[in-house]
Amino acid sequence: MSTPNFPYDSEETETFPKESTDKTSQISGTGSEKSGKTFKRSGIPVLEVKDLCHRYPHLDSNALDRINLKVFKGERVAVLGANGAGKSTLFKHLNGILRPLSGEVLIKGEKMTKKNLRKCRETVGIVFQDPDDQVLAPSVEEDIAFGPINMGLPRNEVERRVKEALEMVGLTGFEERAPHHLSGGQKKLVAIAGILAMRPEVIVLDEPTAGLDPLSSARVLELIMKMNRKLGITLLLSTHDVDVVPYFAERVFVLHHGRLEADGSPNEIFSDPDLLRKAHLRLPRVAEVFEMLQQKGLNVNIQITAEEARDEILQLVSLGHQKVKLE
Ligand SMILES: Nc1ncnc2c1ncn2[C@@H]1O[C@H](COP(=O)(O)OP(=O)(O)OP(=O)(O)O)[C@@H](O)[C@H]1O
Repeated sequence: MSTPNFPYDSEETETFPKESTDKTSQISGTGSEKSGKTFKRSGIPVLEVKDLCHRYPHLDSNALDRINLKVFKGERVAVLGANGAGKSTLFKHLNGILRPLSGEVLIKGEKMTKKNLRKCRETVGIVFQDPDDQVLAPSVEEDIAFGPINMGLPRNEVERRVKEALEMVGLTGFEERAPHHLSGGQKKLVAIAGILAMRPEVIVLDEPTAGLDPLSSARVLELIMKMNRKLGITLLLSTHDVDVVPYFAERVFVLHHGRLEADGSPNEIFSDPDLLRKAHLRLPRVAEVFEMLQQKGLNVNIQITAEEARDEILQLVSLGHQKVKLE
């Protein structure tokens, strides 16, 4: 089901003041410079996190440590980080599943509190990493209807939303199917449909392609892009798959040991090997090839997508061709 009923203040967190040791290196983050696209990063952010700290009970260090970030309407943001970096913990705060130890989360400028939690959750939907944590109803239809029913929508509107959401994810005809008889990829799509049916302005997706084969993974990513482009939904997605990031994201947050280490465009992030090494991340495969060519002494620029790589190689080949002709 799409809106698990987690009480905002159910997680026990002791308060303990902590001196600032924040070394966040904020890369300027002006969007995808290479594509020449400029992003509207003014006005009230749809999501804002201020000095957010989280500590799980019985642990002696913070899972999130003074996180500050802003996300603006319509952005597509990838959150990168190694295992245990704090990605899921951060996402749970954005949907009010966890309560901050200190700091705050603001949705469209309004601080998330117990009082406005329902409204915040209608604005920010979350798709969990494991669809079995989310898709719980006996049928696909009932599962997708759960959120809209909880929102108090009339029956005909609920039916309309279920139909639309199923169409959007390409699962029309699956209404009566039992979720536990679906494949992992199909379950993931049902989880996304359940969130879509609530028409949130922001969707956070925790490793949406984890465990999926290449085709299902591409399908999910295509759907996510469609949600952004056609419906204007702001997206935050966590992933370990750095290869997909340049295709999906206009902006990247790098988390490491609960800290926001960087905030920049994919080109900015992937041109900082020290940052990637520190965060236990790697370059996209395409970029690794260019790095190897550079190490061989070739004068090439590191490219991060297949299209950019093709253009760079063609340029290289044509230069070589001219050189041959000149000789
Ligand atoms: N319920 C919990 N209780 C105690 N510690 C937890 C809990 N959930 C996460 N942690 C710890 O908090 C830290 C951050 O975990 P989190 O799941 O947010 O990382 P992540 O970046 O999402 O990792 P992954 O990529 O492996 O999913 C880790 O050290 C983890 O062990």
